[in-house]
Amino acid sequence: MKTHIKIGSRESALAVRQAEIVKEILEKKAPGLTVEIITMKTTGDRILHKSLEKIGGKGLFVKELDRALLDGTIDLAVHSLKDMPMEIPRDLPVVAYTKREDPRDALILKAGKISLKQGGVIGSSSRRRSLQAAKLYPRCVFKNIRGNVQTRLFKLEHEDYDATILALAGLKRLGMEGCVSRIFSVDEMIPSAGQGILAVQGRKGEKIPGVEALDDDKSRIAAKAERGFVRYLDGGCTSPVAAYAEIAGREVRIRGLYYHEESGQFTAGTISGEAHQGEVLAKRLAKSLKGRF
Ligand SMILES: NCc1[nH]cc(CCC(=O)O)c1CC(=O)O
Repeated sequence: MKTHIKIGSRESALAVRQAEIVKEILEKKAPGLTVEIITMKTTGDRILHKSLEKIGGKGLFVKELDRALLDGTIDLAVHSLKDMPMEIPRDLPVVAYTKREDPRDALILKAGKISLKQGGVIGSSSRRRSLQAAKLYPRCVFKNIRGNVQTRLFKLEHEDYDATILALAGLKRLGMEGCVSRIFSVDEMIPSAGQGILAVQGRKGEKIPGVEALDDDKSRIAAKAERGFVRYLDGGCTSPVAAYAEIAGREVRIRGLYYHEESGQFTAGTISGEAHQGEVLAKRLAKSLKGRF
């Protein structure tokens, strides 16, 4: 077995921090193993001026890392699960779903701004967030904002925005949760499928020491259920669907959000049952939400 491995990551501070988290666990659980982090720019990181949906979606953040795994430049790739496309190459499976960081979304107000009650401009490129936040802040307007966490926080202070919404998981990993003004409950704002979970991708059939220790049962069940919900509804394209699965003992409770393009309305619901049935339950929920229109 290998005693030195390379982890591939995107270049953003958050991506690198996430790769470091995986490196720390591997080195702790597999004594003697050394881990190196190799960063690379993906097409999605390069093209910032266009909407993701127009340039080809989530695949743009993983293509380069997939290639590096295939040609042996790296041995593992670390991704935010929520950024991974629905279709993952057969020979590059997810070998571990890490223990979930806080899955909730958070509001960050521009310095000096006290409230959004009287209105304001919320920077978000996520229709999932905008739709749900519009119910909470009916007087606000939404404006696209793109870039990594740091870029967005910079734009918040220097451009025409009063607030932005980010995943608490990313802010916590970066030690930046101090900027948060409000944390939305998972009912107020259903998180994106996979939010807070890291997906560790490897080569099929290859064993890397320590990887089993990275895998978390609850995260794996949640990942399957949440992604099952999304896959049933739109195959992971651009619709603002959202799903969050909470596991307690043998039970799973899944919240889902479905957006109906024609009417511009969304609806949310929950389903509970046995955790090992998560994916089936998620699809049942998806079907019933869709049936409401
Ligand atoms: N699309 C960027 C992205 N991908 C994953 C996270 C947060 C970390 C996570 O979900 O584990 C973020 C930042 C954000 O949405 O605020």
